[in-house]
Amino acid sequence: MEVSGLHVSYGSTPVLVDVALTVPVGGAVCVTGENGVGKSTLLRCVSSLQRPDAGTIRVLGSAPGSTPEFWRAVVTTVEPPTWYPGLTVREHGELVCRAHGRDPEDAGVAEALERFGLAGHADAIPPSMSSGQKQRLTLALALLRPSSLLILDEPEQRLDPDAKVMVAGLLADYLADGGTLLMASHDETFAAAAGAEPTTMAALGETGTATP
Ligand SMILES: Nc1ncnc2c1ncn2[C@@H]1O[C@H](COP(=O)(O)OP(=O)(O)OP(=O)(O)O)[C@@H](O)[C@H]1O
Repeated sequence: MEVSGLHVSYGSTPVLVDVALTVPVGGAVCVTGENGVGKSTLLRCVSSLQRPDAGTIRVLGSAPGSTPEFWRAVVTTVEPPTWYPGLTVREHGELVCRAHGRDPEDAGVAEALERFGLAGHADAIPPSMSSGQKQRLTLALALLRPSSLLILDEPEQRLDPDAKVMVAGLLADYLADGGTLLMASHDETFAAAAGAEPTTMAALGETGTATP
């Protein structure tokens, strides 16, 4: 992932000013910085969910979001997930596997729900679960499907301490298997356990004058 000269303003307020970032294949970077400094804005831009005012972004060799291959390779949890009406937690896992050409049993949907502490909620619908359980499901689904790049916005958010340790371990496994990771986080211990190199927004470029 290569980002250079990235500029984003909201109205007359600059948030990202000449931001640059490189994440090599197999690398892992955790962007840190205070609330409102522009971490999510950066992640939205590299996920193609937001168009910057200026700058160049290349992800896996092309502009983000421009090809079906991008969406096959990239998982992003920058935007809150949309749940399919009437589908249970288990069915969400099965759907994600089938959409990516994997047999749900072979892909280990049941094991993933067990690992994420969701086995007892397999027949529930996601909107009925707690915010931490929904976050667990979001991450379980992100890791169930094949990908080569994860873009995660504060994956540790709303997780209890044990779940943080478990997710950090899974991210470390993802990297050991050759995956690439870009995330934003306020939890340096979590980022280190996942194996991500911390970098502040300030180190990537000027950040704007936006206040939290
Ligand atoms: N759609 C928008 N319209 C106007 N201002 C916005 C919009 N999205 C973000 N901002 C502002 O841009 C700044 C950066 O927001 P962003 O969400 O990127 O920060 P962040 O570093 O991810 O913050 P946090 O740590 O709280 O998640 C904030 O001041 C925010 O209020």
